[in-house]
Amino acid sequence: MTIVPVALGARSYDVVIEAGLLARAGDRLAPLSRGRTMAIVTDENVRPHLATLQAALTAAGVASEAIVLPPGEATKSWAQLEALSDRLLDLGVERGDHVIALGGGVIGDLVGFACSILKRGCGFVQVPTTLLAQVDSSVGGKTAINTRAGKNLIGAFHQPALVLIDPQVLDTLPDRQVRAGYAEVVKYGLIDDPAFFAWCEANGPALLTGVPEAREAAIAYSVAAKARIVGEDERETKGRRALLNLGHTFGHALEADTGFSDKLLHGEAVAAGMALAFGFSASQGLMPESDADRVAAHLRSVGLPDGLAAAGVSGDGKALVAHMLHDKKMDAGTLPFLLARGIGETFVDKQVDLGAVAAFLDAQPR
Ligand SMILES: NC(=O)c1ccc[n+]([C@@H]2O[C@H](COP(=O)([O-])OP(=O)(O)OC[C@H]3O[C@@H](n4cnc5c(N)ncnc54)[C@H](O)[C@@H]3O)[C@@H](O)[C@H]2O)c1
Ligand SMILES: O=C(O)C(=O)C[C@@H](O)[C@H](O)[C@H](O)COP(=O)(O)O
Ligand SMILES: [Zn+2]
Repeated sequence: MTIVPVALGARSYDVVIEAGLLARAGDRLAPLSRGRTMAIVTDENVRPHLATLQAALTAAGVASEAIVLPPGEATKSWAQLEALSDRLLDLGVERGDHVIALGGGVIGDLVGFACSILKRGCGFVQVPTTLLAQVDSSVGGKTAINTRAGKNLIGAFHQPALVLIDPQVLDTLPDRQVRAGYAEVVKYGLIDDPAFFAWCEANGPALLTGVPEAREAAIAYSVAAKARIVGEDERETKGRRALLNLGHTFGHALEADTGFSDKLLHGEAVAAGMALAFGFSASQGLMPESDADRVAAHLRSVGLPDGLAAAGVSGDGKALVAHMLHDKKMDAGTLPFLLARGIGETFVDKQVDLGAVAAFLDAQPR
């Protein structure tokens, strides 16, 4: 078992990582139940794991009620937020209760946001069931829904009280979803740890085929990296947490272009976005082309998109930059960009010329 503390003063919590944890989760959740029924929110595809969690709660003497939502990015919507809030109110959830988010990043982001506003804020627990959610979205307290203007535009910082990660639940996750989550693993190496990127090059294929040692090492490393950065800059005001957005300014624009649909998953968009961020950095003379090529080659080698063509994007540079203007990093009309001086040397550049970004995108193969 690995326990990673997320140090945020009064909002501190633990991330517990252990194979088989779901079936033993009752003992860790019982103290948060206060002897009351716990609401579990999940999606249709996670039903087998819902059964395991409910059995674990029952064994620990905790009653539970499940709310099962449709799967997919479209669930991060106003409509689903309203419906979920009403269901939680009908169940009588109080401020002191803890709602359990059992699922991927979609469930975690939606439930976390609902809990941030329910009765002006109730507790919640993250039980992530995708690789992406285990290595990234369940930790750090960013919660949100999408709107017609773009990705995650209505949301809140709301930290969970506990995160329970059982890597074994990934055994049922489709390969494409595992790959998409892996993009966010690679991100930690590209941000500030070239040795971890080299580890990914050597161990990524094993991780993706479900070798437990590789999977668990990647989860523990990623959670520790994210906890460290979030602990330094919880609300993304000091320039540090913005590094976790590597590939996301491009990536969110690609997701918008493809309609937030299954055509391009978030992790796939982030993979293409990181390749573009490195490609753009090289085009600006910030690093040798060989570093950008190495990043693209690794993503390609594991079946992730390495640019616009592989991501199936149709919009031109101007249209993609228009999507970027909704980025939450916008500051007094300028868009801070995550660029790199090499692998593991990501930094925030506040002077990027968006015309140059559009021209770079137009020059990419389609
Ligand atoms: N809050 C954050 O810090 C943060 C970080 C990264 C991504 N995100 C958000 O997370 C979302 C993407 O999350 P995701 O990639 O987990 O997608 P997801 O939640 O849509 O899950 C992917 C698919 O896997 C299914 N699924 C989940 N667990 C399963 C399991 N164990 N077995 C079989 N199927 C399973 C789901 O039903 C869904 O169809 C995006 O909306 C993204 O913006 C948030
Ligand atoms: O936790 C963070 O901070 C991140 O940026 C993690 C990202 O992987 C995640 O996709 C996040 O939701 C993007 O944040 P946003 O502020 O650009 O919506
Ligand atoms: Zn992301």
